[in-house]
Amino acid sequence: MTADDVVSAYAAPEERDVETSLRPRQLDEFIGQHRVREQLEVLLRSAQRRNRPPDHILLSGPPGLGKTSLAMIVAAELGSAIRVTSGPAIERSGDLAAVLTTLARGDVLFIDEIHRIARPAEELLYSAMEDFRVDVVVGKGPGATAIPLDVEPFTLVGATTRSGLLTGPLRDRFGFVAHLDFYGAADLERVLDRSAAILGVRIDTAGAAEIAGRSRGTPRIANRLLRRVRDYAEVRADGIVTEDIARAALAVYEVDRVGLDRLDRAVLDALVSSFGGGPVGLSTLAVAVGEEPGTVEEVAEPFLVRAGLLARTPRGRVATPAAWAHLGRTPPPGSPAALAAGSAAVADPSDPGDLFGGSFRAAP
Ligand SMILES: Nc1ncnc2c1ncn2[C@@H]1O[C@H](COP(=O)(O)OP(=O)(O)OP(=O)(O)O)[C@@H](O)[C@H]1O
Repeated sequence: MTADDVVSAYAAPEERDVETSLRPRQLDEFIGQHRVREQLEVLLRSAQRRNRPPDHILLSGPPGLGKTSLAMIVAAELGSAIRVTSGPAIERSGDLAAVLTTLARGDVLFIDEIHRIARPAEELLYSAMEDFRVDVVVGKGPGATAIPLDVEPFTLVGATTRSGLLTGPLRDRFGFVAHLDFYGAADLERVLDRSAAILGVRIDTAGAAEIAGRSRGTPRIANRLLRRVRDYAEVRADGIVTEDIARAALAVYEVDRVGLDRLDRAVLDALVSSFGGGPVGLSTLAVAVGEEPGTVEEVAEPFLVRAGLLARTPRGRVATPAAWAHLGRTPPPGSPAALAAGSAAVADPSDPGDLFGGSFRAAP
């Protein structure tokens, strides 16, 4: 992982061990997402009372918000074993049949990125989910025969970052569907306090607030920034994470006060400085920042749009009034941003906390 990836919501392979050590293990350790937690608790407890595996569970939401953690928690709360696989790993229906037919009664099967499962395997999943039965086809062509095999009652937990890509028949077979939302600053501070305690890092309230505000509403990013700030605190100070240390450390990693990284700021800066705030086409904008259009569109823009800093319009990309304010610039009279600021749909463009609405504020 490079410094440029420090606010990526995806896990780097080398982060797996530390992520595992920071995972909440029980529902009551899982911070935030109150409604989902409450619903899951009722689902799990009622299944236990009836001594039956709970309905299949679909968890959707952006990366790094806790879907894998929740899947593990479901198994732990049920006292069940969990088998873990992912959509891309199941290339042939035989791969899935091999997993399904070796499940024990009550096991949890977790399929990450379930929207990427191959179609024949998905069709096999339908009957497994509904009737706890699979037809395994042996042989090819006219001589092929389907052998029905029983599957022990199990609970499938599917996770997806792209629930819109799930087919209707698959989605309909989940009895419980939950969407995870980005976390507010207070919940991220609690995530940071918990992680700091596990990692043996001393952190004060203002230090946690400073990191939370730059974490893009995502626990995975909060935990990663905590580790980078801890390193800085150990090398440059006395090891304690304070507000000043967090600020200085995250300046080194070029993560600004609302969580923008170097590329995000370069895009906004080009939009404002070179194109008067837009509208400008994606490919022109990409040339201006020296990146591929796909990188600008898929890496930088999603967060800039979510943060209310950039708008995608039919005529091209436009910097919002909040973007101008974030860069400390004033939009020229008559520009789209000046007109939008005049009609004041934005709460207070001088306050970056307002970029995210109440639930996702930058640290004060
Ligand atoms: N609610 C939470 N409370 C405490 N820690 C959390 C919470 N949610 C996520 N985390 C932390 O964030 C990290 C990432 O979580 P997790 O792997 O469960 O996310 P994910 O949604 O499955 O991501 P992906 O879609 O990339 O697989 C974990 O190490 C965990 O410590």
